[in-house]
Amino acid sequence: MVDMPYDALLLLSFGGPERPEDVMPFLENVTRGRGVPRARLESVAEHYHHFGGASPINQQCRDLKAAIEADFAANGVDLPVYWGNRNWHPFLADTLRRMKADGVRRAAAFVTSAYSGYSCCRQYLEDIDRARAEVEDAPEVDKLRIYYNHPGFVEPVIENTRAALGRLPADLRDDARLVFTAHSVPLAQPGREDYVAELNDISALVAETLGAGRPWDLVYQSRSGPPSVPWLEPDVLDHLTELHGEGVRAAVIVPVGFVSDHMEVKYDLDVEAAELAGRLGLRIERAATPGTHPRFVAMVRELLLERDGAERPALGGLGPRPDHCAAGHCRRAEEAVRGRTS
Ligand SMILES: CC1=C(CCC(=O)O)c2cc3nc(cc4[nH]c(cc5[nH]c(cc1n2)c(C)c5CCC(=O)O)c(CCC(=O)O)c4C)C(CCC(=O)O)=C3C
Ligand SMILES: [Fe+2]
Repeated sequence: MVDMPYDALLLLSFGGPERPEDVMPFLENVTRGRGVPRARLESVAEHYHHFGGASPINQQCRDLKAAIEADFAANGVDLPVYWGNRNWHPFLADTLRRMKADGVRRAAAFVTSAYSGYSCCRQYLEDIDRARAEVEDAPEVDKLRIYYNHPGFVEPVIENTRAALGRLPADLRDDARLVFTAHSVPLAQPGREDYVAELNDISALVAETLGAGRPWDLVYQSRSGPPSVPWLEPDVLDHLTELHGEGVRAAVIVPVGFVSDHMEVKYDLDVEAAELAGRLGLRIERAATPGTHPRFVAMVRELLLERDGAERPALGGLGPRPDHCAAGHCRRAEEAVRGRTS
């Protein structure tokens, strides 16, 4: 039996609507105080309506929670697992209330986002602070470290990329370009340099593992915000057009910036990018994200055991990230938050 300073694991995620009437209220929660134009909201609402008004992300969280519970049970970790979201039911504050009622005093939080930076890390810490402030005598919540370079994340990405390459016709496979994608963020977003450095670190590692010398690119997707604000580029759609213009005949798209096949993957890549590639005559395959891959699920337990002194593995060149965000990488977010009005 493992002896841990925690009495629960909290799975903390983004949240998504599951019925058409919830799409707009959800989008308003996501974008409140963030200056996203109405027209952008309306077009993103259409992405959700394309799939019947339901985001896949909540079911993916239920599946991950069940997989973590099974992994804990099989490995002698006797902790309950709870699930709460930033933007939709089950909201984090409601989950904390339930945890408190169940007698939980101190939980470790696993966030469904693998990288540093404001959107990926700091914003979840703010969510925790805000939700705890809503609940009297709320349980303590410690966010587990950033895991983009943990073998439990990297290995499924490599395996899934290899599988996608294998789905290409044999005569296109050797020359296929690897196109790694991540959610774009504003250039001015705190922690953006770390986010980009980490994305480059893992993309280089995955490309190298799949064959030294294979060309690869890191590009961005799902840009939001007003057009006047600069965001990370190039955009995946522009990039595919350019590759085609250079004579590239096939590409594997690797959504390395995401943990599960949620809406940004299912719509922005599987609908939008696939449709563009079809029009261009560029052959593409999309690699699956880690999702509930057993290696990824085991990683959650391993991150938890690190808090009990277990080793802290990291692949690539940047080393394991510290346990506490405040120790460095997106500290400047605090200034940005103070300057915001929401
Ligand atoms: C870095 C990053 C990740 C990866 C890390 C992580 O996974 O957390 C991510 C994930 C996700 N983003 C998601 C959905 C949305 N993101 C939006 C808007 C924005 N994302 C941003 C960044 C990121 N987002 C930013 C800087 C904005 C602008 C507004 C703001 O500054 O906050 C909007 C508003 C409409 C629009 O797209 O404009 C929506 C609906 C979903 C759920 C998908 C589903 O439902 O399946 C997920 C997992
Ligand atoms: Fe987003």
